Amino acid sequence: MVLEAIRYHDGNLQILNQLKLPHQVEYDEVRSAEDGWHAIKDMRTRGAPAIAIVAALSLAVELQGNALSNKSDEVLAFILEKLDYLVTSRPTAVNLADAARKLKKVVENSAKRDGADGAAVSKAYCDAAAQMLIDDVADNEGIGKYGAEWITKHSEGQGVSVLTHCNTGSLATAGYGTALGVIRSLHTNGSLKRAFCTETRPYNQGSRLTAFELVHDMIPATLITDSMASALLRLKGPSEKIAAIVVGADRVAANGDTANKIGTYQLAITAKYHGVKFLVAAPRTTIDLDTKSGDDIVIEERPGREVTMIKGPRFDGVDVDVSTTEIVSIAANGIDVWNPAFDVTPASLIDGIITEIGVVEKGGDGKFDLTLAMEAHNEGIKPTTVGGL
Ligand SMILES: CSC[C@@H](O)[C@@H](O)C(=O)COP(=O)(O)O
Repeated sequence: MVLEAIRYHDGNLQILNQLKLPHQVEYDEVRSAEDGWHAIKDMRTRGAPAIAIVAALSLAVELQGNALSNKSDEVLAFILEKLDYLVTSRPTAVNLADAARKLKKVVENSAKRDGADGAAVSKAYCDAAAQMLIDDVADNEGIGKYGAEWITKHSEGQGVSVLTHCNTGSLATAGYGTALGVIRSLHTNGSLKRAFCTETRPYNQGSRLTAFELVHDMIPATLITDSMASALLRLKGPSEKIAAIVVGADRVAANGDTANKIGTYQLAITAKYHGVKFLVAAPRTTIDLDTKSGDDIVIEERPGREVTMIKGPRFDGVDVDVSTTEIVSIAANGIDVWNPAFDVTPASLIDGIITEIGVVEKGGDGKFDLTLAMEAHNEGIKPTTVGGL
């Protein structure tokens, strides 16, 4: 069985409810933009690319399931308003804003065509939204290929072990994954000794989701708590010696500063200290040239209860009872909590940004130049026609 976070067929959208993983595999139907907004806000679906695609498709199913005006300008106004609403669901990942901007352009162009009616504008929207699901998988396969090649080239000996953070796999994307796509590609090539994943407090995307994907795909893998990363980087055993830390991204600013899951920054610092390569894997939909540096990125803050409480099925010391769900307090009542969902890793700590057209490295001035990658992106050039940067 292939893990699918998003199922979209014939105007029907189902999302894998990631709040129930790893213990229950349950799909929720999304029937409208409002359903999509709540699924994203509640984190039943999450991960920068998946958020964008679910938002786009949630409006597509609403358009297909309801009677629409036959006037193109009315359907256009409806779509533009819903896209603005969807973008408010989560602020840090840029993929959603990028998708909304592109979809707006599609429907604006469609409405301008001679004889365009409401149905034509709606169809243009739905076709473009469905294409995003397809393109994301192709992009991720490109990221996997280039990332695996880069890591292999920069490592000694046969086979590598890598550490990753949060969840960037099939569950966070349309399929295959970004950083986890690189791990998948290394594994497929026979070049992976072992993947290590952090549990990724406070929301445990690592222990609940990445570990689930790694076990599901039978990739040799070990779970660590976030606080074990530096100790791991000191190990030099044949499987434990870490060749690279590979993470995903929610927004890469023009200078390469990268917002990603909270805890990424401290991993980059420890990588630099230990002389371990630190790589960001992201499709170009995550690169935002309009954001000049990490200082301009809005960091989402989430409820304190995500830090003070933990949810899961009852464990009696031997078995997990998946029919139960308990919420357990793990902090002193009354304590104040700070819960930023993301942090910003400065470009100076990043060795390469793995995109679907190749790995962007720093130039002689020690800075990333992401404009070349983005020029090709804006011209709509497909990964297969560009090759490595
Ligand atoms: C390919 S997913 C990249 C990032 O979105 C991922 O690393 C991450 O930070 C996800 O955060 P989440 O809060 O689970 O949506």
